[in-house]
Amino acid sequence: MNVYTNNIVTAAVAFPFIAFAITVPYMIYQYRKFGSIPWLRTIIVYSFVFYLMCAYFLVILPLPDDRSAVVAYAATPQLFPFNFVREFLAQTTFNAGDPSTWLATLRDPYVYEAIFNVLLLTPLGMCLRYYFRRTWWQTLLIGFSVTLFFELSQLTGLWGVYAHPYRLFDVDDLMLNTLGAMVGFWIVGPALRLLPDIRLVNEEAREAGMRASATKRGLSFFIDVFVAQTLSSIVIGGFGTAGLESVARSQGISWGLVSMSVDFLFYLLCFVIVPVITKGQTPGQMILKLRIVRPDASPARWYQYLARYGFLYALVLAPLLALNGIVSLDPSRMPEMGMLASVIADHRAALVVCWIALMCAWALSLIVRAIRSAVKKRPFVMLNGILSATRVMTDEAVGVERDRKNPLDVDEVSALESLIEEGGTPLSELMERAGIAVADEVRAWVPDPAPVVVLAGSGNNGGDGWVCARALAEAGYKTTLVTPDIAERMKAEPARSTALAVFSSASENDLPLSVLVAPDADVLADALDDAMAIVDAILGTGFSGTELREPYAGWIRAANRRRFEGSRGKGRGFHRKRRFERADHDRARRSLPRKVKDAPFAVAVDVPSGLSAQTGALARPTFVADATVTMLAYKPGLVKPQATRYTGTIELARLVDTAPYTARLREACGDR
Ligand SMILES: NC(=O)C1=CN([C@@H]2O[C@H](COP(=O)(O)OP(=O)(O)OC[C@H]3O[C@@H](n4cnc5c(N)ncnc54)[C@H](OP(=O)(O)O)[C@@H]3O)[C@@H](O)[C@H]2O)[C@H](O)CC1
Ligand SMILES: [K+]
Repeated sequence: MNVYTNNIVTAAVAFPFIAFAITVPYMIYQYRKFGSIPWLRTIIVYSFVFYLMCAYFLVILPLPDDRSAVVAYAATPQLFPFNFVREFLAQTTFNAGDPSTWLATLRDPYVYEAIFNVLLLTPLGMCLRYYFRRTWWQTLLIGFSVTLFFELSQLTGLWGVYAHPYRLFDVDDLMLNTLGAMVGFWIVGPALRLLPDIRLVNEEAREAGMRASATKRGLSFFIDVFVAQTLSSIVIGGFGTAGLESVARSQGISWGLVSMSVDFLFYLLCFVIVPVITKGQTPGQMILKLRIVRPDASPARWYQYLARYGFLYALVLAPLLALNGIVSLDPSRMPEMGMLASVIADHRAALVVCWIALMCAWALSLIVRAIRSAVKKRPFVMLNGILSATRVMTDEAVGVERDRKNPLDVDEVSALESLIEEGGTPLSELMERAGIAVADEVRAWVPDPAPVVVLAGSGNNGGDGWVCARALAEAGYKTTLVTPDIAERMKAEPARSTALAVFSSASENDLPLSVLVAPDADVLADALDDAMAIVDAILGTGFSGTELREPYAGWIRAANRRRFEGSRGKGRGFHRKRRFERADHDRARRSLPRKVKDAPFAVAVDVPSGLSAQTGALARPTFVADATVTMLAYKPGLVKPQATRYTGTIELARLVDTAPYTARLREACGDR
């Protein structure tokens, strides 16, 4: 065991740093993708890299000094399965009826090495199930491959670095390590209920990326001050070298005043002039993709930038200047200074106490506001932000806010589609892009091919669903498309032609796409039970009325049940019926119940079916989505307060550059 302990100590010193170095590119990738670093994922990836390094080194160390050394015990591979059991039985003093022999058994090398070999790959199995979401047979295969790699490293003398094997290739290790991976897989099963759902971490990171956190704002401010101060120091230094200091002094101009003016100009440049040019970004904010805007995300005016940073300057600097004035008042010059100075001089101690009390109150109010904003998950607004009526938002949040503020009515969207078609982009092409945008959203949530159910209606919303199903099947996802009727009988165009094209492409290319035409409730529930994602392409902007007709109502209920009550699994019969009648999500209530842990990810196409895209009115039932990919523009119904619970996060898929068409449309309708 001593060798192992030494190895652990070596690894413990060097590996944390190496593992961190390997994790850094992953952190950069996460920041670029989400605008924030999901810490849970980073910690898991870091621990995983660290663990794999330790495990591999435990297997290949200790390295012999002599590269051509022949290590006798490792020369012949041990190919007899369960040899450790045979050896243990041959040597043991173990007696099940005598507890005094039990502890000694644990100290038997054949026993503790076997336990160690199982434990070695247990974390791998846990990680494969929890983080990489592998199935049991994939874990078995990966566990076995990793073990084989370990054993072959030993058999080949570290891939030829040593002339002879220096550690024993043992078939028992192969079995026990693989068993360890499976033990990890099994023990993580019950823990999955308690552990945070790793799939949601991405979404949290994306949400965090949308927020202009205090860290990002602080960092951007630090960069700006650094830039302004560096530039100003260079210029002042340059002036000094050019001999301007002595010139200024000879003219009776204070050099301190010159330096302060140069500082001021560079601060003005960074905090006001650059934002005016960049429409709201200081240099630091450009790097961190932040922007100064009005509270409603509309562009701020030049005087607001000036006010924002002027107030900040005053709020930070004025108290310091005041304190300096109080403390450094020169009593010898009192007669020239008048009333105020003598009052200050008489009450200097009291004024300093007042100053400290004021600063403490200010700091306290900052802390209280920071805690309140953290608890309420609202952005922290500084006093200078309130006074200048400006906020700092991420570029992405500004874009989303502006899109939300300018929704298009359903009939305007139809008019927009016609304009786009006249502009040369056929509707079938829009449908193609819409379907692919939805498939991309599914793939962002479920990155590895997994079973997906696409519920497709008979209108053009359904057409988007057909394209999405084809795109997912092309990417290897086992896709089941549910439709009320065969493609030939669809009425809407371009949905019908699109569905027919998808159908023939699927059979020509042998895609993993199966089509269920008007399935009965059990067949549909079976498909939903297996699904890792559900796409709602039932109804979009064409939905009208307050009730949903069958079969759509039944489909939506089944999908919501799967996500809020779980798969039917083993609970068939009475138990299943009782659970399925409860249908908690179907009742009108202010908040939805929690999803089950293995709930498939749900995406709505354009708008969740049952939610009126125009008014936001909710039909019963309404599809509950984790994300909605809405096409061309936000619709008014999506931004109504009651809609959020059903839409989840909203992604706008523009499909084309809509700006010129929207401008023409707004011209035609009269600006709103
Ligand atoms: N137009 C385009 O080229 C593009 C459209 N996109 C997508 O299309 C939808 C809008 O498609 P549309 O065909 O206009 O309408 P829907 O698919 O949303 O719905 C039409 C079907 O809905 C049925 N319906 C209406 N109300 C109910 C109800 N209460 N219960 C059940 N069924 C209902 C209706 O049936 P009818 O029997 O009344 O005819 C229709 O079958 C849009 O949302 C986009 O997703 C593309 O994105 C871009 C190209
Ligand atoms: K939909």
